[in-house]
Amino acid sequence: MTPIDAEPVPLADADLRFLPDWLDASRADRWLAALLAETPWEQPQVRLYGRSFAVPRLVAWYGDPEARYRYSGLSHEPLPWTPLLAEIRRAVEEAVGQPLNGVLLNLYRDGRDSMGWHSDDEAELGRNPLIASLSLGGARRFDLRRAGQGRIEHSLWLGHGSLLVMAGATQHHWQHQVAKTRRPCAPRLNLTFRRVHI
Ligand SMILES: O=C(O)CCC(=O)C(=O)O
Ligand SMILES: [Fe+2]
Repeated sequence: MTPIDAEPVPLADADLRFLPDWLDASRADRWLAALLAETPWEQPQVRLYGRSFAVPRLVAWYGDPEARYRYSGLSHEPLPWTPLLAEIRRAVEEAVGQPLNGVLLNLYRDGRDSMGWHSDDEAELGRNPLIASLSLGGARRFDLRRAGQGRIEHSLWLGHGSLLVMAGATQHHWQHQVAKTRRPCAPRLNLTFRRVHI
């Protein structure tokens, strides 16, 4: 089953499709172990109110040479695709039926690592970006709220081997986060495949 056929998440003004068991466990285990071993993680600093903070997670950006991308207020040159990331990209492209030229890897080492509220609405992603998010490792809760509103309207548990596809107008109307948690949780590696317009 491709995400196009997957059960849509019932949220107005959004196009979200979720496949909790996209990958079989053995492939998910293999990909997680290999990515943990091979990724040159960085922890970028962001400036906020004149002070510098380390983002609360580790990141790496891979892509085609022209796929420069801004995150955490910084512009990043992509690392070249590794054989494994090229294999994962092919599988994700086949599932979503679209070419994708970059991937942001986020490593949440434990429940203290997080990603604050945001929309993936950078200009270089185009008007209605498709973002395919593959999760490996410990499950974390992914929350959605209307842009600028306080109330969480929907949450999904993004577990090992799951694929969440955000498309259409989702990023115009909705923000998402991965909140910190006190619950013990295993390291989680999330890959968001994107198409950077050049
Ligand atoms: O870790 C996640 O599930 C979310 C990642 C995310 O929102 C992003 O990379 O833009
Ligand atoms: Fe995001």
